[in-house]
Amino acid sequence: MNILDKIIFDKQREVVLKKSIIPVSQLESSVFFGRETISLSQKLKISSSGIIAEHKRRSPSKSVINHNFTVEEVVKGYENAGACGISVLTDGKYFGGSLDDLLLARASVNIPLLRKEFIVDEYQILEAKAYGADLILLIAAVLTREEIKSLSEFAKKLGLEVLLEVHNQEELEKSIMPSLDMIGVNNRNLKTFEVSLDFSKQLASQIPDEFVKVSESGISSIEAISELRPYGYNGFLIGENFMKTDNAGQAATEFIKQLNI
Ligand SMILES: O=C(O)c1ccccc1NCC(=O)[C@H](O)[C@H](O)COP(=O)(O)O
Repeated sequence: MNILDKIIFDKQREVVLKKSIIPVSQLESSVFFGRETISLSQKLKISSSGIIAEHKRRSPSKSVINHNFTVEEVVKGYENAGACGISVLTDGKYFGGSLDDLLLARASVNIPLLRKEFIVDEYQILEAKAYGADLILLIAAVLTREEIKSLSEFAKKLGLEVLLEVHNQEELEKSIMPSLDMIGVNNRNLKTFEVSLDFSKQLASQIPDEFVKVSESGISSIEAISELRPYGYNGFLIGENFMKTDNAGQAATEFIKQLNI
């Protein structure tokens, strides 16, 4: 089993357990359930920076990144820095995140929030809405075309945008459908952890123009953004590069300031 298989195996069991503890009716009674969501794709289309900054305490590829900040400090820092949106990892076992992180982030900022999760079931999309997300991630590597269709349509009915993540041509070809808003190319192979911006460069021309293009992972310099923009990318998802510093918000501020010059 590779790491992605392990994560999905654990996630499926976690969802079964959570469903037995918290009924859908309880999620639907959350104060955030009826909240009008904010569009990340629209913000990315007009933004000069396109940064989606991530709250990420640890990861399978890097182990501990940073446990020293509160989620509020990080997300407020990102919002003040001018990030277009914030990705909040909610997986506990592998990333040290939680749905409470998402809730605290929602209570702290007014920019789009991505529930960064390994989504395998509609129940997790209901959770995303109940805990204040504006969009969800679907990972093509772990879903069939039919699952991507039904999960993305379900998310859209709840007013959530959908970022579909791919890593190669096969995943992209099976996934293209109208119920997606953004297509993200992950520069990290989630099975081997190899990271290269070439994955974004190679797939860009095959992503239809109606989808906002996002490049994800392994981005740590202004030069990387300058290299990716000509390929049509409007969004850049950055986690570790900010989170590994003593002040994630300050690191994002300095990064975004250089992009806006
Ligand atoms: O980051 C990992 O090690 C990882 C391993 C297995 C599955 C997913 C993983 N990361 C999720 C992400 O997509 C990244 O957190 C995100 O794109 C930001 O990447 P980075 O800027 O390199 O922290």
